[in-house]
Amino acid sequence: MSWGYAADNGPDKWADNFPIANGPRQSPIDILPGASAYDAALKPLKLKYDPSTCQEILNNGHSFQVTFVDDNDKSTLKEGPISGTYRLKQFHFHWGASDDKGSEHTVAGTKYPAELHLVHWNTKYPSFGDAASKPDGLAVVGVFLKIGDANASLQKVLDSFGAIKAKGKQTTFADFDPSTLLPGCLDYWTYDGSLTTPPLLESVTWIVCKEPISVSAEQMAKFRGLLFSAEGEAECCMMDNYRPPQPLKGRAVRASFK
Ligand SMILES: CC[C@H](CNC(=O)c1ccc(S(N)(=O)=O)cc1)c1ccc2[nH]ccc2c1
Ligand SMILES: [Zn+2]
Repeated sequence: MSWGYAADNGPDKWADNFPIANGPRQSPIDILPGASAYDAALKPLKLKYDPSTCQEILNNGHSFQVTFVDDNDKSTLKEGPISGTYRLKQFHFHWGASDDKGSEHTVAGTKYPAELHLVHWNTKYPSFGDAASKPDGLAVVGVFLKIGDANASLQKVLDSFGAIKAKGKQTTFADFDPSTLLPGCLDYWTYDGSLTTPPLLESVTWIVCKEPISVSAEQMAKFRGLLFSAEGEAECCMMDNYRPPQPLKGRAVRASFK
């Protein structure tokens, strides 16, 4: 049986097949603003996204993701806590069964209803797959979602859900600019961590934005209309696809802001 988020294959069982689940730099974590040190050396994030690199949207059975063409430097992340150039590969979300939970990172114990992850890989390596196994291989920008006004940019993504309801479904998704999903203020916390799903590789520089973006309750309900299950299988609604916070194990969390 493959990993998932149910009682028999969820986060508490992942260490059985992926022992790194108990490793020294696992993600997500609970971010304690009071314990994170402002680092004046941290630069502002330099995000440059070209909508023409947007390729498709797919339901991979764990979340849905929007995938980008990454054979050029049209959509990149630079500066911030990283050095060099990281290319945007995909973005996806994690969310709850109700609005009181769903984010992976938490802030002094506060859970948000969802969390966006923009996944980038270090171009010093030949490919995403290669970078994913290196300690400085990936950089993921995390953005919290909070219930409020409907998000017009997000609505474009939700409008394609009809074509990707079941696991394994995908459809073309073009000309979308992911920077429209970023908050106005790009203050962030940063720490060394991992993928939050198996194989849980410890290759991620996490960059978590302090400011959330808005999503309406109706829009959040649409996320929960997707399925973990494939066509022809018993329908299982996609929700609670988040890993809870993991031990900090002595890591420093730095803040780009005072
Ligand atoms: C190397 C892992 C990769 C699949 N996983 C991911 O790309 C991924 C990306 C981001 C996050 S998060 N939530 O931390 O932002 C979690 C997982 C991946 C890629 C190709 C593969 N071929 C066979 C297996 C396999 C796994
Ligand atoms: Zn994620």
